[in-house]
Amino acid sequence: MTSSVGFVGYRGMVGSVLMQRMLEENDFAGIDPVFFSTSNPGGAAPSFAEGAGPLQDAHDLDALAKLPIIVTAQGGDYTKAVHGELRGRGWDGLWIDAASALRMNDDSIIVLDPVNRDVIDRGLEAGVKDFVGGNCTVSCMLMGLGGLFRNGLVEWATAMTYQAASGGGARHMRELLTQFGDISASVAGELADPASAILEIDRKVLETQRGGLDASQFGVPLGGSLIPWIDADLGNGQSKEEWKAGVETNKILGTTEANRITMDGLCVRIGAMRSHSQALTIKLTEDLPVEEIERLLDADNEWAKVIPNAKEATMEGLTPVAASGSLDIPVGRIRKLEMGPEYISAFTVGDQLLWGAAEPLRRMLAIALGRL
Ligand SMILES: NC(=O)C1=CN([C@@H]2O[C@H](COP(=O)(O)OP(=O)(O)OC[C@H]3O[C@@H](n4cnc5c(N)ncnc54)[C@H](OP(=O)(O)O)[C@@H]3O)[C@@H](O)[C@H]2O)C=CC1
Ligand SMILES: N[C@@H](CC(=O)OP(=O)(O)O)C(=O)O
Repeated sequence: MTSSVGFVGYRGMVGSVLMQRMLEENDFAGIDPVFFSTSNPGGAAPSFAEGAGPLQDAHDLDALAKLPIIVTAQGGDYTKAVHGELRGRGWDGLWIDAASALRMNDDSIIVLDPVNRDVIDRGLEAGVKDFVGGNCTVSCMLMGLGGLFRNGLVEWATAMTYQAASGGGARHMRELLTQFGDISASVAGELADPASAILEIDRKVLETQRGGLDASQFGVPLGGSLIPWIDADLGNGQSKEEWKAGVETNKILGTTEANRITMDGLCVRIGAMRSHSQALTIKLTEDLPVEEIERLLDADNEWAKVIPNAKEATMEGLTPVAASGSLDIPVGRIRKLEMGPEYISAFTVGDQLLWGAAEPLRRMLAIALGRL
């Protein structure tokens, strides 16, 4: 049987990765896709979707309400503008969303099925209709460290993140690359001369960073620097990105107040392209041997890949360059810390456009259609 599915935001960065993954997995077979646009209703459907009709107006509630399932990667403003009105009219289809707007609502589920398939299945049975992808950092962290979190082995954890430019959006990635280019160009002559003084190069680079770069997206230069604040200022010293780590981790895992995992940290933007990294300190609930920890992590899901805690393997396999474009989530640097036998370190990296954004949505659609 063919199911009609509406896609909003299919041409954005997250939406494009979603479309790419759906094509790779032949997910459009048996789907009658309806594509929506906020900017070009009436335009041609994407070329990969043979036979799909023209683009529909993404704000046309009548057109949206005809569909049993809507998948959106259009953004939180769109969700806020449309979702409530659609539900207010009595639409009871499934809403699958990349944006954070509905994530913490009591009647929504954060989807990350290798970690919380039980929560998703119970939700579907109970009639939950809103399924939202998690924050990219949280989803990548739980994919890598699910073997500890899902087995009740984490008393508390702190994540210090190294988040890629893609988390800000496509324009942020372009800005980063432009900055790198402009910085390099500002010292091109000196770089070409092996005898030039490095401190003079450094001085000129700093001068460019402080006054000669377009930083309109990030606000301050990211190329050759970092920004230790991501998302809104909650006014209590915590950034919204840091707050999400605690609330979303617990919501995804379905913990109760009694077994809630304390999770907090610092979120930092760095000059990587599309993979988020994070260094974790974890207090375990018991003293487990490192080999057992590694076994649990590797066995938890088919994408978590333990990298041996050795220099060569780490440099080869535990970087944004190694992880980008892959569904694998490498996790390494696992060792006992000086603080005591229950304290471990771990480092994980994940492509934030795949497990951090598009893949959980793609899989949720497959679950809703009974294919996964
Ligand atoms: N970026 C990220 O890392 C993550 C983002 N998300 C969420 O996903 C949502 C979308 O993010 P993202 O994909 O980065 O947003 P984009 O800005 O890439 O795309 C959003 C929309 O912008 C419109 N648009 C305007 N100009 C262009 C253009 N030149 N190329 C492509 N699209 C264009 C499109 O709408 P139209 O076709 O209607 O014109 C598109 O659907 C956000 O809510 C975000 O919170 C979630 C997890 C991670
Ligand atoms: N805030 C994330 C990206 C993102 O879209 O997160 P969320 O889906 O929670 O809004 C980042 O900047 O890296």
